Amino acid sequence: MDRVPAFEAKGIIKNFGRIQALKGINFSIYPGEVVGILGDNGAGKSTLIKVFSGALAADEGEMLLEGELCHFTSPQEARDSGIETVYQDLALATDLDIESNLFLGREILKKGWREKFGFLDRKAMFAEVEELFTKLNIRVRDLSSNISDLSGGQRQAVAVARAVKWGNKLVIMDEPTAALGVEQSAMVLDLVRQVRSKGIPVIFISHTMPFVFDVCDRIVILRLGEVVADLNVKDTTVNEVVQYITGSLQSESIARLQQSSIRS
Ligand SMILES: Nc1ncnc2c1ncn2[C@@H]1O[C@H](COP(=O)(O)OP(=O)(O)OP(=O)(O)O)[C@@H](O)[C@H]1O
Repeated sequence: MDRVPAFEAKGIIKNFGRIQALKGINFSIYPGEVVGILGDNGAGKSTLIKVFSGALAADEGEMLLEGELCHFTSPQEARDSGIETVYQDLALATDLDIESNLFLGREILKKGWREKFGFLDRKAMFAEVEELFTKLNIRVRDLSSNISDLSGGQRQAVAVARAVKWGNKLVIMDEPTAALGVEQSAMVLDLVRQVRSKGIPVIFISHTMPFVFDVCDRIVILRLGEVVADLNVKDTTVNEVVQYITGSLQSESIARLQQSSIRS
């Protein structure tokens, strides 16, 4: 494949004391691709996305964004480079309203002399929230609500909407459908498809196999800190994926990985 990956990681190693959480991970994702990262508890998924999103520093390895080396010392630096992450705990300020959460740290200021004094242009921000929520088909009765007044699904939608708004290079979603009902999960999956249709790649971490098969183009499986399989969704089955996750297909996976690296 001679296209440049939107994002690439090479030889990522991360140890916590004696625990080797990541043992040299190679990963790439292309524009407009949704890649699921799967693995059992403790496989290294969260550690890997924390490295990708600047929340943790890798001990070794490098990352490239659109072919350029990148190095993040904080999540803010990753965000400034266009990598947005939806964390399991959502990381929303619950005592603030939707608009404040969407624009936290990126507020629109009033123009003219007021800009100097940091006056916020609430009208402009609210109008953007309205437009974004309409475009994304997110249903919230009162857009001026505080996060604490929203349901779990609506909070999830706000976190995803924020990532969609600002993530112009890569969106990472860690269990975005955890604890959601059927309808709300469908809304989140729809948002993932909308991000993909803009050509922005999405890393989708989930334990829910039907969602992974529904929305992902490719599945990367981690086991004990290593990539054990990299599969096109069209060419695999839930059964096969489960076997890789549990380790019963480990030796075959190595041959498969070698084949896929020859093909690319
Ligand atoms: N801060 C930490 N300190 C020590 N060990 C850690 C830390 N974070 C993760 N680990 C260890 O690193 C390994 C990978 O953990 P990680 O949380 O990345 O796995 P995971 O695949 O996300 O699991 P889960 O699905 O349970 O969230 C585990 O052995 C875990 O105990």
